[in-house]
Amino acid sequence: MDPLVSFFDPDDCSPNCVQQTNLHNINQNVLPPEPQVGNIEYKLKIINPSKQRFEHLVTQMKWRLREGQGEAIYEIGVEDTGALTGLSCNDMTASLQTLKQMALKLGATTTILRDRVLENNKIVTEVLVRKVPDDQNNIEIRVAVLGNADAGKSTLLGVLTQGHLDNGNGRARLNMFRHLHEVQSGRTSSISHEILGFNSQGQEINYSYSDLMTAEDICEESNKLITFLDLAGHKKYIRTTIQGLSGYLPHHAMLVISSSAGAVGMTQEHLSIAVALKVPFFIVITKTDLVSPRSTLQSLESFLKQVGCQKVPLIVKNIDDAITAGANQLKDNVVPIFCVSSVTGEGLKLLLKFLFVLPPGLGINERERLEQELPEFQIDENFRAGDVGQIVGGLLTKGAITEGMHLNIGPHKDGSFTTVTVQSIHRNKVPCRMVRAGQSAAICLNRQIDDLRNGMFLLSTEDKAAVGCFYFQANICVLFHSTAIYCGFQTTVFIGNIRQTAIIVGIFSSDCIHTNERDSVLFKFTRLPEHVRIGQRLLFREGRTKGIGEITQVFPCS
Ligand SMILES: Nc1nc2c(ncn2[C@@H]2O[C@H](COP(=O)(O)OP(=O)(O)OP(=O)(O)O)[C@@H](O)[C@H]2O)c(=O)[nH]1
Repeated sequence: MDPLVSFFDPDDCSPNCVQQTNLHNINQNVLPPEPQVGNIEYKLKIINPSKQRFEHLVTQMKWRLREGQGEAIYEIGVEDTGALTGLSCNDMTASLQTLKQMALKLGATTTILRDRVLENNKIVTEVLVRKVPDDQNNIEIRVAVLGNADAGKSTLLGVLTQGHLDNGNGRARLNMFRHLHEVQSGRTSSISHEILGFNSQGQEINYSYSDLMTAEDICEESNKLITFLDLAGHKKYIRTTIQGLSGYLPHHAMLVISSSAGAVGMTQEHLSIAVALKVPFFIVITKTDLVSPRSTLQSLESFLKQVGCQKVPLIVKNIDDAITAGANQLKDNVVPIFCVSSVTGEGLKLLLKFLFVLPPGLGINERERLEQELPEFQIDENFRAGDVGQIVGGLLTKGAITEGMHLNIGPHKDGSFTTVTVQSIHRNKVPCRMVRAGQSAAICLNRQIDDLRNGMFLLSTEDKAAVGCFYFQANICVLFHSTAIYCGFQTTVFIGNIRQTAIIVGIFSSDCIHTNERDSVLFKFTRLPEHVRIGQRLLFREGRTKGIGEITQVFPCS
């Protein structure tokens, strides 16, 4: 890909263009005080430490890396209070050398993200330290791609993952489609997964990295891997889109908006689903070669308010902004916005930098807690492969699964589960012995399952909740209905990767529920029993009617 320049002329983004967070506050001579927890560490200088001090620094780095699931950010030349004191050139070189040695001791790499020269001519340097956990090939981040039909999602993914610019007529998206009718109509209806890797120095590893690159090569060469879920933009495929967002537990959502069409059609609907499911998101305005993004940017603030999120847009104008936005140094209420063209390549460099530093989702405590629970593997794909037998693909939401483990699979039509054995495990097409909470994998089972379907689970044989249910109770909030919801209302319900029609058979405190009202209701699945749990979030949608909720009671099949 050609070297790309920042698209924005600073004058073009004057404060009246769109109200945005003042990044200069963040980039000025003070940072917030050093966080006690998390993966960010400040060091004023680290020169010639004693052996004991060096060991202490290494232990501390190990801890910061664990906090960031393999990634830590070091700010050198910064006091614990956050004051940017800076170092002379020589002191900085010596400190970076020590940092490198510390990282080396842990088998980690260091990458300088940026240098800042202060008014006193001293330097502050930000360094990304990365260590891929021993049981993983790389650090993986799942990004769901949302946006209206024709916004340019598949094209943007094509450009990022194939490494070649588009011609404005759909050349880049051709590689992204799975089904023939999509090639013909140019629309994405199934969920396709595309990968983009980065090596430790931040260089993209995609299909253009060298001749004959395969997905396996990309996984092998990268120490950070972004898995994009390209969700369909057309209204017709909204169910697939919701299922992708709800079932694949993406760490981030990328909302693509065309600067020629603006935030139209399904854009608002997609964003409100991401907000309801609490998926953090960022926005990419594409096709800036056709139309200036100015008016789309102007409408974004009110657009964000409409979907009920109190977020402030931040236009990413330079590498510094991209790093600040990606390295989790912004407040939660800030939405980074990139303006790009998949045809000229403008702005893509900033987006790539942002993706390179984007942190993995869960904090270490949450992840460890999940890993200690009994395994729960949700089945999103299933196929039989010749002699190998039955393979199920999906996401492990809790616990850990190892080869040879006995697990229960179900629910079958009568709500029961039956026992299977794990023959082998593959992650990103590479065999591995173990899969942990938060990771996706393909698992080969010892026998064929006749009524196997997506939405089933593999659960621990000790899990008492391994049973299906037709009935469950939930506290719901109706986000929209043209009149009111009564008993007998039939709707598609999305719970994790489960998607099935259900009927509301009981409303607890009144006869009906209007828009913006809440109530506790009893749902009944119409076709098959499903495995659901108390506390799970749900989404329902039928025509223009939609709502969200949380499961409060489950009535297992007896
Ligand atoms: N000029 C220009 N055209 C673009 C750009 N990005 C995409 N396009 C064109 O816009 C059209 C639609 O792009 P797609 O990537 O298929 O749109 P999509 O959002 O994936 O659409 P769905 O799959 O239906 O959800 C294609 O003809 C692309 O060539 C861009 O940055 N500039």
